[in-house]
Amino acid sequence: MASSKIHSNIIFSQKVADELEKIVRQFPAGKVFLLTEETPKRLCLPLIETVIARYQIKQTSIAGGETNKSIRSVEQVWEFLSKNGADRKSLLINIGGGMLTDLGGFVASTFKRGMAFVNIPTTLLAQVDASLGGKTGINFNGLKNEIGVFNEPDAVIINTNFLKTIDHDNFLSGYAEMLKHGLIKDPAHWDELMSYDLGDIDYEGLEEIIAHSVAVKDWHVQNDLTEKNIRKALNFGHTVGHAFESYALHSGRPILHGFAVVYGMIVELYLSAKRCGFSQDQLSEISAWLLGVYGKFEIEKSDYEALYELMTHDKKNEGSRINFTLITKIGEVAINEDCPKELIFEALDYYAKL
Ligand SMILES: NC(=O)c1ccc[n+]([C@@H]2O[C@H](COP(=O)([O-])OP(=O)(O)OC[C@H]3O[C@@H](n4cnc5c(N)ncnc54)[C@H](O)[C@@H]3O)[C@@H](O)[C@H]2O)c1
Ligand SMILES: O=C(O)C(=O)C[C@@H](O)[C@H](O)[C@H](O)COP(=O)(O)O
Ligand SMILES: [Zn+2]
Repeated sequence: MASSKIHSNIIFSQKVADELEKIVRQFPAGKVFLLTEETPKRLCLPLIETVIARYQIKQTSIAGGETNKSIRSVEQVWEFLSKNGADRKSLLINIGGGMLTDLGGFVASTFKRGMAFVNIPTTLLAQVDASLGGKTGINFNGLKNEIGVFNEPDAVIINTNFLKTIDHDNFLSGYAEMLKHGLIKDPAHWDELMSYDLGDIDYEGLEEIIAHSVAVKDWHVQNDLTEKNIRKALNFGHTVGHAFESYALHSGRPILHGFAVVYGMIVELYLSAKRCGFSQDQLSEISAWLLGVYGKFEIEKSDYEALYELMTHDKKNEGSRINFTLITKIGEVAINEDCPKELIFEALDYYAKL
């Protein structure tokens, strides 16, 4: 997959202020707003402070963390926009990680039925995945992304310099979605990720690898924005992963999204071996590699029913079928693979005993 195929509104630039200014200029004075959260406010806003000052951009900030990807935060931002005269010709700039860009995209898509928005992703996960492709939304009722809309950002500005301050676990969390991209579509990307030195991060070489990941994400979005078909590939690892993530959060031992996706991918690779001929040897090798890097979220048999119940809420399901995206071999997927409860429990057993 070549990075040249990436959609033209996804901009890679080390000069984020210049790129942002080109966009902001197109909006009426006083109609540009900015949303961020605590950490990117402190670490990333200084890079665009000239634009903020020159165009008198009004800003607001929400509390960070997955529990704040909530309707309460959305209300807070709607209120800010309403009080400050935002209208349909306005622009919202979302600057932060995936929590912030998911929520900010949803706010912009729903305020007065939709205003323009630009994402400036500041974590690896947001740069390779969350800020792109128009899945916006919030968590609700203990379920991931339960409320949301598909609506693509008007632009995404990716500056890899922001990544120098993210901690190692959050780096790994984003790396998990890159690994997913390699597994579903791009064996060469998978190979480059396998040989990348996670112990000594080369920030210079990162932009090229990120571009390969972005190309995989963008290809699926361009071909199937509303996830009727091939976009389901991007959800590999998430049927089980989201169940792990929600379960972990509500049992008081939260895990990062990418870690949950890794554990979900292991379970779903087991299903892939059972149902789609994925190589048993590769299943063992990849499971061991992933657990070596990501550690393990321990589960017991007594957790399976609760995890299964969470999987019944997955958005790919049809009727009573739990529909998985599985892998036939590295780079190829099979979508709409429904698996019975017994097989899902067998796959959870495989994971639990690793
Ligand atoms: N919409 C999509 O397609 C999509 C895809 C993947 C994940 N997601 C969602 O994205 C969210 C996870 O995103 P995330 O991993 O970016 O989480 P996050 O936004 O919570 O950011 C992770 C942490 O990094 C901090 N941070 C942000 N920028 C930083 C910087 N430059 N330096 C240091 N720290 C920084 C944040 O304050 C936070 O503590 C989840 O809610 C997940 O469901 C959405
Ligand atoms: O872009 C997509 O499509 C994805 O599924 C990407 C996922 O990495 C991401 O976590 C997404 O938010 C999951 O969406 P959901 O529809 O399962 O809530
Ligand atoms: Zn994800």
